[in-house]
Amino acid sequence: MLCVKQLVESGCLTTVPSKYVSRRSLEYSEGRFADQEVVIPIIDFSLLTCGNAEQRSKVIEDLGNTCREWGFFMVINHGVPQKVMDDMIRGSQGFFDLIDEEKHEYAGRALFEPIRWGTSFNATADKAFFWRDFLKVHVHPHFNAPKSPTGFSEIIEEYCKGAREVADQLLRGISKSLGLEETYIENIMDMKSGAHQLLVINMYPPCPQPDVAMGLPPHSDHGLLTLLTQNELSGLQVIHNGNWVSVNPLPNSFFVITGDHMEILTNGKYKSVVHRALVNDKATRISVGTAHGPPLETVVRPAPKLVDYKAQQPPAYRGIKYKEFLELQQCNQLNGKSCLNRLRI
Ligand SMILES: O=C(O)CCC(=O)C(=O)O
Ligand SMILES: [Fe+2]
Repeated sequence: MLCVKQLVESGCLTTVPSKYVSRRSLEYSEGRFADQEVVIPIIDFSLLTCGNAEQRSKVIEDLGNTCREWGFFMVINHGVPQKVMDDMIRGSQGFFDLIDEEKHEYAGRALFEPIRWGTSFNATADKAFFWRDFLKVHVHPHFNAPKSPTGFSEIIEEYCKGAREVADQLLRGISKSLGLEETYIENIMDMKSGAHQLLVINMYPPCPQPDVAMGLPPHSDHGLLTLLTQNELSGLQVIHNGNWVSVNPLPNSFFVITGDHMEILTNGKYKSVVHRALVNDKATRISVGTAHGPPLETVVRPAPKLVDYKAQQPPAYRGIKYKEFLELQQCNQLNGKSCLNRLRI
């Protein structure tokens, strides 16, 4: 397998090889091309966890409005130390910089293998390759991490634990914002018995023709919430009101995206958000995401308390095991909300 990093380092590329030419960004939903300057909502996490009753209820209300109207937001004052965030980016760079023999141990692995290193999305099925290499690690409920570089495993453990705590509290706030008990989502999703957390590290090397290749095509994420952080380079765009919005996160913040399982669980009240990653010709971009979902065996369906036959809010999605949804996504093209669309009733 030739990863993008090797390709870029193997010679002086002036054009993108044809298998990386991707027009998918232009194919996806006509009219969604304007790149809008918008102010992205900010959630102050410290008010959610330590604020007084009034601050807490205000931030929960903001969280609800943000999930309903945007589906993405920045989280500040989240309690994960800046050093841990920085070390995670540095450690990720260190992993991709390892000699290939060390990474090959994780190459060509199947979806539920603990650690997978690869390129594109599904290099055996993708019509056009994406300009990204990845490392994916199942970090919870069973912790895994690559052996090298030295110290990376400890960094992953600390970072992912921090991200999990943030996600757990956000889910409690979201639960309340829906008029439910704080622990309703975690109970109904059986999160205590082993919430699933997947770490996805993306590396997008500099690309000689950033307009014709895609880092990641428009897609929505599986899971309830994705927490993202990145190095200093931007490239992430999200759809808001039919337009692409470029994301330039505040330093030391998490950028949070609601996933397909949030949309299923809330019976469409909070929708997952389509996003994509563009590439640049200047330098390597790295993003680190953690996808937070229920245990793999949990069947995710609209929460009974959010279904109301009398009020004409019948279940809008059929239930599916979290694990099966992941399989469905992996064996299809990454394409907008195509997997979720299959579950609509
Ligand atoms: O690179 C990014 O900022 C986004 C990555 C992403 O969407 C993903 O890993 O699912
Ligand atoms: Fe994503």
